[in-house]
Formats: sequence, C-alpha cells, structure tokens
Amino acid sequence: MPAIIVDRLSKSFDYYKKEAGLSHSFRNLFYRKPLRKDAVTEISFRVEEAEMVGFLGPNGAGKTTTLKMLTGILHPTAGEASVLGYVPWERRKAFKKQFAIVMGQKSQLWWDLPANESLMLNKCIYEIEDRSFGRIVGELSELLDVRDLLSVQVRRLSLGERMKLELIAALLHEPKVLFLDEPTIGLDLLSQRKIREFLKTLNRERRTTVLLTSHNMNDIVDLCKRTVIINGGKVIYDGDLAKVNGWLDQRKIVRVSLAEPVERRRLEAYGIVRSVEDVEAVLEVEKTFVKEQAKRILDDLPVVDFTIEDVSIEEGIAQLYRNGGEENESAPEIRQDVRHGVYALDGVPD
Ligand SMILES: Nc1ncnc2c1ncn2[C@@H]1O[C@H](COP(=O)(O)OP(=O)(O)OP(=O)(O)O)[C@@H](O)[C@H]1O
Repeated sequence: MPAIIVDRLSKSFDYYKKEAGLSHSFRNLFYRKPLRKDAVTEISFRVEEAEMVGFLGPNGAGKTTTLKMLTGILHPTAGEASVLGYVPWERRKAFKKQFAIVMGQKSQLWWDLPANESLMLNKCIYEIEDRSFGRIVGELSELLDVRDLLSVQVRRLSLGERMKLELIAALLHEPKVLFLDEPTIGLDLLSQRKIREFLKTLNRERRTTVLLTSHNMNDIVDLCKRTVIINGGKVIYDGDLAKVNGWLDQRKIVRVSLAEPVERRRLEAYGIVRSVEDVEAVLEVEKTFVKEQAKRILDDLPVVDFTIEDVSIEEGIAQLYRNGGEENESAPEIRQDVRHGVYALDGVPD
C-alpha cells in the first residue's frame, strides 16, 4: 500500500481585500470585499513506501499548502488524502508519532536554550524511552557531525548547524514519513551536501518515505528519481525526473557581456532575448543551434564575456506554464489519466 495517497485534493482560501488609507479602513468596518484563492485544485498522486519524491513548482504553486494538508495543519476544501492509512487532518495521536515535517524557514528549536533541551522536550512529547532517546541522538548527531553542538545555545549556531539539529529534533521519534519544505534554503554548498547525504542514508537504512519540496534543483536531482510538478495549484507532471531534464535540455541560456550597448532588435537575430540591461544580455537558444549562434555572436558583436548555461528545471517550468497550468505552444502536451492520477509529457523522448 502506498505511504501517501492524494486524491483530488483541493484547498481554497477565503479572505478580504483591504485597501490602504483611513477612509478605506472606516469603510471596511461596514463592507469588506470577499475574495477567494484556489491554492490547490484537485491534485492526485501517490508515494510508495521508502520512495523519495521531489515536489516541484514555482513560487505560489501550492506546494506548502499541500504539505500542510498532508500533515494535518490545514483542512482541505475538497478531496481525500491518506498518509500511512491515516487521514492527516483528523490529527490522531498515532499518526502524529509516525510523520515529521521540517520547514527550512521555520524553527522548532528554542533559540535561547541549547538544542539538547529542545530534544528533551520532544522526547517527552513523543513519549520516547530513555534508552531509545540516547541511541537516536547519538546516531543522528554522529551522522550529521554535530555531537559537540548539542549543548550550544541555538541562537549562537550557524544556519547550517541549526538545520542539522532541526533534523535531529524532527527525527527523534523515528518517523516513517518525512515531509521536507526547503531543507537546504540559505545553506552553503558543503552543508547542503551533508544534509543530502544524511537524507540518503536515512532513506536507505530506515526506509523513510520522503516528500521533498525545494527550489534547489541539486536537492531534487541528487535525491529523487521521480518528481511531481505543480503549477497554479494543479499537478502538471508526475514521473521520471530525467525525462523533464531531457526536455529542458533542448534549450540553452547564453549570457553575453558587451563592450558597448547593442540594440535589442539586433540581438533577436541570435535567439529569444530574455533580458538586456545596458551591456548585459541574456538569450535563449535552441540546443541544436547553440554552436552556430555562439560563433555568430562572437564574430558579430563586441563581446567581453560569454557563458552558455542550462535552463534550470524550475525556471523552464515557470516560463512554459506561466498562466496557471495553461501550456503555451512550445510546451509539451500533458496527458492525464485521471483514474490513476498519472500525468505524462507528450513529445518527450523516453
Ligand atoms: N492563508 C492564505 N490566504 C490566502 N491565500 C493564501 C494563503 N496561504 C497561501 N495562499 C496563496 O496560495 C497560493 C499557494 O501558496 P503556497 O504557499 O502553497 O505556494 P508554494 O508553492 O509553497 O510557494 P513558495 O515556493 O513561494 O513557498 C499562493 O498564491 C498564496 O498566496
């Protein structure tokens, strides 16, 4: 049985428009314009036990809202979900003991206390026995290399050190399902790598199921074979990460620094002009033509510096599906088998 089942889950937020100014504040006492935001609309997907799935999407796509429903923080407007056989928003005690959520932007540790005091608090909340507590803290702090930091006041720790201790706090009760929302945000490359290695070990040795949201593509590429992509509150892709990579790899980003400003119209001869600011230009060029266009740019223009980069998956998705899931003509068509909640990109080679 899958560890996570999401079936046509939706969440809408009702709120009121507030306008600035004293007169509007007075008017708001008698009349407030109600508004509705459909943050998540009929999304369906499944995550098998011990699977690590990347949950991707541009800003405002509905990722955090989905994670909040799957952890019982939010009640959905419609649809169903089950995590380890439990309905998350029923918030049963037995369910709370089997999952954990780590949000890179939020801390569950007490800032004025050393981390081991917060760990003691979690020990009591989750009713963990003394012997298990000692073993788990020992194992995890060894793996993350933070043994010496357990007695340091949390506010004195670096962001990376704190994040490692946040993970220990979240994993004390040995959850079977782990929801991660931007776990490497703001961390240096070394700390990011350490946390990814740790998550791999956790998944391999404890068969922990992981649903991971991250704007850091290295996290997703390194940890997840499969990705669910959401945009405008709708699932637009569910499948192999490599397939999406292959599709986006069909285009390249060419960054050019020029000795003097060049008219936008002139640059359009070499590809799609993404931006021109003074002497800096960014172009998008089809991969098959990139060699030829690069040569032309270098021959024709007063180039000072020149780089060719890949389009990031996230950027490509945001660009192609900018209108809340409406594809533009160059985007691959999305096929959806509603019965199974399966989505696929047409025209993408296997
Ligand atoms: N309480 C709320 N009231 C009204 N709108 C909300 C509320 N919470 C979220 N939204 C809106 O729902 C949409 C989805 O938000 P959500 O935080 O789930 O996106 P996200 O994919 O996690 O984005 P990000 O990557 O920027 O964190 C956004 O447009 C957001 O403004």
